[in-house]
Amino acid sequence: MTASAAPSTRRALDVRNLGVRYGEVQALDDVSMTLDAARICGLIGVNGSGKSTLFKALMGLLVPGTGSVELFGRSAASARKQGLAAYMPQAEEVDWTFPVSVSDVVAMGLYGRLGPSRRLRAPDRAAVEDALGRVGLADLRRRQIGQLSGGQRKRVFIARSIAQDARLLLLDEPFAGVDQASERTMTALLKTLRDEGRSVLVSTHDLAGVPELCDEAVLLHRRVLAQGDPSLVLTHGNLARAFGPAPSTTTVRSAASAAPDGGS
Ligand SMILES: Nc1ncnc2c1ncn2[C@@H]1O[C@H](COP(=O)(O)OP(=O)(O)OP(=O)(O)O)[C@@H](O)[C@H]1O
Repeated sequence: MTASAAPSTRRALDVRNLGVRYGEVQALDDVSMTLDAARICGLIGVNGSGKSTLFKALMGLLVPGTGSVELFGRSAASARKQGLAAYMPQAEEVDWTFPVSVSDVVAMGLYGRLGPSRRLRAPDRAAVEDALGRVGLADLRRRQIGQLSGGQRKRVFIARSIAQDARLLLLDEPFAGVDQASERTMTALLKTLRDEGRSVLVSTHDLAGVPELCDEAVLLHRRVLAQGDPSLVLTHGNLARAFGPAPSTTTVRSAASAAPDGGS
């Protein structure tokens, strides 16, 4: 499969001075970041630091108060319409009781290019099958989406983005509620997709997994506190600024001790 409109720039993402408010709440303030094609970026921050808000702004699902968002040199809305970006929301935001099968959900990635009838032709069905095979869900293709495990549900969304041939995957907490074996499988898959030229922005609370998965990281706390190589971002100093002065979780300690400053 090839994207219906091949992106013309190596820059997948260009966010400039983005500000988003919900009434009195300033969720994002002067956020600027970039992501090049064929890179995986980890988005790190405490609950409420603005990660989901950033994803929604990148998908054009909310209108920023200030600043701008470009995906492959296009507006967020235009990139979404062209199928350049695919979004996996947090699991709580999805209605898993909806009466659709696994392969129906994966086929939704093709809707943008199918026209109003949404009738799948042979190549479209092949794209769906290929995507299901790549995430190891071919045997479950007819199952109702709510009858999958947490990890399988995440893989369905990744399959949908593969069928769509999205060039940028926006994944909000794909490892939440996923066991270590599934996380390893998904990490390997995301790196393969990266090696094919796709970009991935992935929010995660598994800080210890960031150096293995991510080429770069952004530490968010309404503003960008740090961005760059994970080993330079996940220092004790930066993590204390993002998570508070006495981070006590194992994941925070292990991520920081993996940093070259020894977490100092
Ligand atoms: N629809 C909304 N209306 C009002 N405030 C909101 C809304 N959505 C988010 N917020 C607020 O905006 C801020 C950022 O929320 P957001 O969901 O983007 O954070 P997050 O980093 O994704 O958090 P989590 O890790 O818990 O998912 C928080 O203070 C949150 O309470």
